[in-house]
Amino acid sequence: MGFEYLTNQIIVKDKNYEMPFSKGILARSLTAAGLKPSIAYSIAREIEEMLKEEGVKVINKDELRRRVYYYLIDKNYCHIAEKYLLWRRILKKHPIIILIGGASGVGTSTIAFEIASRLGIPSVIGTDSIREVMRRSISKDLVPMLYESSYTAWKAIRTPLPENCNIYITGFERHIEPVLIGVEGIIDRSLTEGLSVIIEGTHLVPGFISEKYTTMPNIIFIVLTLSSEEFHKKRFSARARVSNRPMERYLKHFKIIRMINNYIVDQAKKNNIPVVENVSISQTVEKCLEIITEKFINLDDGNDDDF
Ligand SMILES: Nc1ncnc2c1ncn2[C@@H]1O[C@H](COP(=O)(O)OP(=O)(O)OP(=O)(O)O)[C@@H](O)[C@H]1O
Ligand SMILES: O=C(O)[C@@H](CO)OP(=O)(O)O
Repeated sequence: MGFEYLTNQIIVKDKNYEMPFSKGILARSLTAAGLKPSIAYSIAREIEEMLKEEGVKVINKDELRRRVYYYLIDKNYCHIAEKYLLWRRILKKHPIIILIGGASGVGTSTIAFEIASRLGIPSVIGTDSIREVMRRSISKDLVPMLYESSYTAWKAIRTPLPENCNIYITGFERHIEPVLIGVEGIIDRSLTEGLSVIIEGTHLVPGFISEKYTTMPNIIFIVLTLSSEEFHKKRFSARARVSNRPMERYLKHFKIIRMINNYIVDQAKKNNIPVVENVSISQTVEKCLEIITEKFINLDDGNDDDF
């Protein structure tokens, strides 16, 4: 028995599943195309009302996309309509992989989830989770840095370093290397399965991920930063209010976290990876979506008949 027997809502059907029409889901994909959230939500509501007035009970996704597209054109949102369709086409035909790096606390997970929600990408993987898996497969004796945090990894260095070497950055580099093995494994798997994914976290550092991946047309890498130390500090207290991560730990190591932030930004500049200031969530997401759209526009074959 399908949903249509259980609810008076319109049912949206895809090849493999069906679900009740959601104004929220439609509104999010409209914001990805550049509409303000409040306008996106009213348009989603208008489209739902229009379909209900027409007596539509079930609609397949391609037809819904076509209806949304022409509704936007009708309302003079031609540019938004094109972008909306562009994203639907790209995600339908190509797995895309978005890598979002940045020092602890700059907001990689927050921004990754926002982007995923707007683009309808079902999977966000944090490098902290990948690190946890790698910890189960590599012994502490072999790579003690892996068992530390990014900003305490230097404590596990046992061999003497050259004189001018920055011990904090060396510790960080040794900490991220094994995690990147897991990251590359997830990228390979996503490409094989044809699934889009966003990977986020402090372990994604430009110059450390093999060029084989960073030069692929369907993989994009963005680095987030916070130039203001004051804002960065406040993020740890904001997070501590809603999670089990005590701000004291991060404030205690704040100088090293800032060093790591500057290092990641330098690496991004050296490797031509875009760097985005994460001051306001909405502006950061908009900027990231602009960068992502510009990169993936080339994947689109421009076949307008394809909804
Ligand atoms: N643009 C922003 N404006 C205000 N607060 C933000 C913004 N981005 C993130 N935050 C908040 O800052 C805190 C830290 O963000 P988040 O947990 O996403 O950082 P992170 O980079 O993933 O850190 P880590 O790598 O340590 O997990 C959270 O409380 C989050 O809600
Ligand atoms: O290593 C780090 O920088 C952070 C990243 O989230 O993890 P934790 O503080 O939990 O070790």
